[in-house]
Amino acid sequence: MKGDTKDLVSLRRSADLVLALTTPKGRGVFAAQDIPARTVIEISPVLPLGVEENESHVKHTSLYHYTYNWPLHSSNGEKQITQAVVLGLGSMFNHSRDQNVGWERDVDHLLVRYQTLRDVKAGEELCISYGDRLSFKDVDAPTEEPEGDGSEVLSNIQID
Ligand SMILES: C[S@@+](CC[C@H](N)C(=O)[O-])C[C@H]1O[C@@H](n2cnc3c(N)ncnc32)[C@H](O)[C@@H]1O
Repeated sequence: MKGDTKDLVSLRRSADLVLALTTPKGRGVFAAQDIPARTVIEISPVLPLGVEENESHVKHTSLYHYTYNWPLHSSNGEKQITQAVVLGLGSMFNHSRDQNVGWERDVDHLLVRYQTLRDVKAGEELCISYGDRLSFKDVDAPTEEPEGDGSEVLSNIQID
């Protein structure tokens, strides 16, 4: 390829990934083969949004569920936090508190790199952590146990 190589970024996508279309979390990325720890499985380009564009528009759409916090330098050099839409497979990783994939922003190249944190077995879902403040009910979260001996719950069951 012609051109100055400093303008080229090597991309990576593991061939050992499949997209499952119907899981309790919606679509999700799964391992088709065993994948060793510390494998870069995906590099996704991102589209950073303007702060105003995000606040007034994207925040009110379903696209907002596919964005990551992203640092932005405004024209006066001030650092702001906005959102970036992650293009490619990066947008398909679901959340788990027991994540097996880590990710890092490459702000200079407008990319996110995803890497396995441990050995992953074929058939396992590949998940990242979205942090503690989720905007949806985590299907992995343990259901809350009723307090007491449960008799107050049983007394609410209606029998015809
Ligand atoms: C970045 S998208 C991931 C791909 C998404 N599953 C899809 O089908 O397009 C984030 C959305 O996936 C779903 N999701 C991700 N992790 C989840 C989890 N642990 N429990 C329930 N839903 C989850 C939520 O609807 C969330 O807003």
